[in-house]
Amino acid sequence: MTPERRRAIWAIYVWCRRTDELVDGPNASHMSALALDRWESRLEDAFAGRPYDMLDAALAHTVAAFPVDIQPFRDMIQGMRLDLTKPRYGTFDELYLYCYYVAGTVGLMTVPVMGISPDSTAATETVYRGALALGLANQLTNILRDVGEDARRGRIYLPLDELEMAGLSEDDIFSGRVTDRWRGFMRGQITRARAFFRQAEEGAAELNQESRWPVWASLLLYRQILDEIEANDYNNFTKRAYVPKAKKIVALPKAYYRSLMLPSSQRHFSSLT
Ligand SMILES: CC(C)=CCC/C(C)=C/CC/C(C)=C/CC/C(C)=C/[C@@H]1[C@@H](COP(=O)(O)OP(=O)(O)O)[C@]1(C)CC/C=C(\C)CC/C=C(\C)CCC=C(C)C
Ligand SMILES: Nc1ncnc2c1ncn2[C@@H]1O[C@H](COP(=O)(O)OP(=O)(O)OP(=O)(O)O)[C@@H](O)[C@H]1O
Ligand SMILES: [Mn+2]
Repeated sequence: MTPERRRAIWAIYVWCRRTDELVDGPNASHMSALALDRWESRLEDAFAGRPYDMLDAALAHTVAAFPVDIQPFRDMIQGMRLDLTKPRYGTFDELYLYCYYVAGTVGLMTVPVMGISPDSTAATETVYRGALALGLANQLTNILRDVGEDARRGRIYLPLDELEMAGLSEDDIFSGRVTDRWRGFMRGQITRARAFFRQAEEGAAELNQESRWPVWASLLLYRQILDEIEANDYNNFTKRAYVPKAKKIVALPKAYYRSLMLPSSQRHFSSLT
């Protein structure tokens, strides 16, 4: 990316990371709804050009330099509120909303920084839909990778109705045995995550040339975690799926190659792979 964009993405990343640390970090047990409310008014101040510390100042600078909207930032804080209060998701609709709050929002925050290609003929909406899809796909992948880890914290980020349809109960998650029912359930969840990655590709192709490589890289790298879950025979209870360094390195030139391609040939490429 250009140095200006790189710094702006960094400032947004830091804000997201700090927001996540509020509910996941070492002080998480002292977190309350009140503290999240305070974090939100601090966000409003940063957007109004009144940063509270240096890291907020980087965000204030970013939102002054790029047409970034505050709403996805508010929504991410809302996702953290859910994390404090909601331990179960009854349906995929409920889970989708959570994934929008904590991850789809990242796509909406970053598109105004990365910019849309001047050669793009796609509707702006297509680009945002793709950005949203990349956030959702990443979060769904994160959830599928961490089923065991989350269960040990008493949390299940899987649609309970779909578990039930697969003949699985909450206890099956807590006991963590890889059965054929579990494999079948996981296959369906992985297929859905891949569909969101596929939709993200359509948006990524429309971004500014200078911004495409990092986005393609993050897409290709994170999506491979799904392949690794399969390679682990769906044991995401006691094994953490990860992409080995050699595979990561191989993905970078692939991402670069795809970042050079025009949207029309992207579609052709997608239909071949
Ligand atoms: C058109 C098009 C395709 C544009 C690209 C849009 C784009 C760059 C989308 C990026 C989406 C993205 C990186 C989403 C992150 C999803 C994620 C994993 C969120 C995590 C939430 C909390 O989950 P959980 O608590 O279950 O996870 P942990 O156990 O804590 O890991 C997050 C941790 C929320 C906070 C999110 C971040 C820290 C990531 C922010 C990243 C950026 C701002 C950089 C994005 C830029 C590029 C170039 C990839
Ligand atoms: N918008 C931003 N996003 C992220 N980090 C930033 C941002 N603005 C500044 N920084 C960080 O603060 C440091 C000091 O900022 P400053 O604007 O003085 O830039 P600099 O590195 O001195 O470069 P230059 O003088 O060319 O602007 C930067 O090096 C960078 O690490
Ligand atoms: Mn987290």
